[in-house]
Amino acid sequence: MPATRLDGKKIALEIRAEVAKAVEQFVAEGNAPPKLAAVLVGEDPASQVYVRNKERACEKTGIASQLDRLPASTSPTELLERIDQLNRDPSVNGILVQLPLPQPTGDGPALDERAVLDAVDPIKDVDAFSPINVGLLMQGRPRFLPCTPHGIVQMLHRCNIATAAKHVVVVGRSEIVGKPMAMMLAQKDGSCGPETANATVTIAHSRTKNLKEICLSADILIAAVGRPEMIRGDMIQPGAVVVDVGINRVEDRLVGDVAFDEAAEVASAITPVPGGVGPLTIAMLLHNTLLAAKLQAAK
Ligand SMILES: Nc1nc(=O)c2c([nH]1)NC[C@@H]1CN(c3ccc(C(=O)N[C@@H](CCC(=O)O)C(=O)O)cc3)C=[N+]21
Repeated sequence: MPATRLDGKKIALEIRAEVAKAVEQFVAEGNAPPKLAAVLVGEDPASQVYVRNKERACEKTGIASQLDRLPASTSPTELLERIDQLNRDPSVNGILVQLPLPQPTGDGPALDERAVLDAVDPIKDVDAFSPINVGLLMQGRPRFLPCTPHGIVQMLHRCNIATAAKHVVVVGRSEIVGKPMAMMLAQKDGSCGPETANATVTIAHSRTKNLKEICLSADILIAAVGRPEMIRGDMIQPGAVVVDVGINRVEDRLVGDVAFDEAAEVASAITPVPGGVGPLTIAMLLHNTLLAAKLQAAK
């Protein structure tokens, strides 16, 4: 029996409607609409598309947004200065510095991604990339949850896919997806999302020995390696749930980290690319922007 498609786009629209309603309520209580400031350095075409999509999503949710476009030649000092201004601007609730930052132009100094992310005020850190927010998550008392793993948690929950006592294999150990995803699913209680915890989690990656055997033991397989179609059908346990986080551009086509057609013959449920995890990431960014506004209003 072919796998059920987990429709991330549809779930994202549900979440966005919920956030829009909560924003309306927040404003009705006398608050200014939440505001997201996105910083885009350079002209990476994929980043331009993402940032535009985020702005459009904000607009439809009643969230204000502003976009700072800085040239690829921006110096580290200038960028840090700009972030500092946004940190101090009381009208800005959330700050997102679009990644990746561009390579240095000419012989100027490189922009240090870590230093830039560290500069964002943790209470405006809607990506949850700052060490404070990562630390709070590790300790099971998160403030902001990182958008992509949180979107996946929400999707599993809303599709009635329980994680308790399941073996989840996360392929990929990035700071943005793999690492926090693993922590969130292994949490003891519901601190990272409703009924989505208590999994037994294995983190695998490009240097894992016996990757195929480990993947075959997964009840839930989360692919976040950034290698097009690396997870093949013969690496999936029959009936497993497959979540594909990969967004790879191959000859003008978007493909995931999972070979979709092969995987869909074996899995019980699978996320498509596009229309799977990507839209959920944006929905959770909106959620975090409202949360940021609420935290700041309460201060
Ligand atoms: N500071 C920062 N935060 C991020 O969250 C961040 C980032 N930088 N840099 C880039 C990655 C990537 N990312 C995506 C979000 C949505 C889609 C998405 O909605 N994708 C659509 C397709 C979009 C298309 O056609 O290209 C889909 O999968 O259906 C994709 C990718 C957020 N990122």
